[in-house]
Amino acid sequence: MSTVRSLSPTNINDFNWAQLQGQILSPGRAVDKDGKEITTVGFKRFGFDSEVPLDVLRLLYLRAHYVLPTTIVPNGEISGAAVKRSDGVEYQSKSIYYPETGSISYTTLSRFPPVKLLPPADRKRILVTGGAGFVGSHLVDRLMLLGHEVTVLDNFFTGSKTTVSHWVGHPNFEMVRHDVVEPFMIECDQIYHLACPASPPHYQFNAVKTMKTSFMGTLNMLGLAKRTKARFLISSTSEIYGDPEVHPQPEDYWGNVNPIGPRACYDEGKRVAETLTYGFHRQDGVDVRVVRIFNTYGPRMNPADGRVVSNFIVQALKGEDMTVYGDGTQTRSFQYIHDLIDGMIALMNSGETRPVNVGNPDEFTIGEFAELVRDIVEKVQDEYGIKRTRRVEIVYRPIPTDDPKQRRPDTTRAKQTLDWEPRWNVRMGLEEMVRYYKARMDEGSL
Ligand SMILES: O=c1ccn([C@@H]2O[C@H](COP(=O)(O)OP(=O)(O)O[C@H]3OC[C@@H](O)[C@H](O)[C@H]3O)[C@@H](O)[C@H]2O)c(=O)[nH]1
Repeated sequence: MSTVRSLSPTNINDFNWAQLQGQILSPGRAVDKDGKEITTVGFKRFGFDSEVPLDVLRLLYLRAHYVLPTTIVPNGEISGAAVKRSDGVEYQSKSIYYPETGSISYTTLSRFPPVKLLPPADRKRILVTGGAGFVGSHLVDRLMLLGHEVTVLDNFFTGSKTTVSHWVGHPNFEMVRHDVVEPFMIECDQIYHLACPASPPHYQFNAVKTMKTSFMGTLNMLGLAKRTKARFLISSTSEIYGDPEVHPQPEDYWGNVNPIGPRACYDEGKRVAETLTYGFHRQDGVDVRVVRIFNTYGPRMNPADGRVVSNFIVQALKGEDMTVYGDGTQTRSFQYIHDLIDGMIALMNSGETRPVNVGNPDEFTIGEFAELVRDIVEKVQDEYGIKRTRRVEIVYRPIPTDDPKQRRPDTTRAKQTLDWEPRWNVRMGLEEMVRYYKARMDEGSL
């Protein structure tokens, strides 16, 4: 009766998305900037192997979150019809959605995704603060699949438990509700310190708390790194360059930040966090890494977080007008989440202690970008045969105070010291993200 296929570690690489066409969503073939198919992300570098098949990662973020009650048969197995709605693998969630009441009955996964079996000497104990956030959850997926022991610390202010719920209960995984402004003790080998709201509306929501998180959170985690001798990586940001007068921005540019403007809580917060990091490095010999992350997008980005990529896609999918702030001539460069995770893991395991920009140098005006997103959303809607009543319009709204006029990373250092370059072109990444949001809309969770 049940046609649930089993997925063993030996056949995980053979998983065939083509069989799923029209069932959940087809993620499409991903090709890199040179037109070569992307089948894996990550790479072996600096003695650390971060490579995993792309399809395995996609199973984690593109999977359906539940099945419908009519598909459950008395013995608790899922019938063939349910398999059609699911991703067809044994570790698919069997949470059930009841459309009449709009409620969900949650369950854990029936089987965890296979993770690498590493010898104890290679298995690292890794702490990820902010591990339930957008970037954190993708990092956690990668580290878990690679076979490491991962502890997530999150206060769930902007992160969500659902981003990593597929790992809850796994013996290599632990999730702790904790705010990094309070000290935390754990034995670990590496700390990825990501905890901090990152979207402008979120970090401005409580400027004092953002400053406190940046300073005290980083102080606490550096103290932990000092005590445990763990290697410490902090996620800094392109925002430390402020409204830059040097373009593109290399790491040795000191920036142009308004210290009292509405963005200062984040910009100055991250600047002081970097200062603290190098203080501990020089005074106490803490082994530090600083990644300056440029605008990044991808599945699991909170659709309501107010950043431009999520806003534009959600607006276009819902048939609402797309809001460009200002005249749309300000520029940004957008990198796909998998490229960022590749860069962060490479940096953590490299010997580079100086700050490193990780971003995609392809630069767009926000006006151009709105048109690109609209085209991609229309393409995906056409594929699914969705009829539009009208073409969404691009409308203009006031520009936020201190909004940087231009931004593009100089990635020379990442290339030279990490042998890292972005692989995903913006079109490919956007298409995958549109499909992800569309699936969430179909589920009713967007
Ligand atoms: O609906 C929108 C949202 C945003 N925008 C504009 O799009 C541009 C990008 O805005 P976002 O909010 O996505 O991101 P910003 O570049 O302002 O800040 C980001 O910088 C780098 C990261 O560290 C952070 O994630 C975030 O602070 C801005 O010029 C903004 O004004 C719109 O035109 N319309």
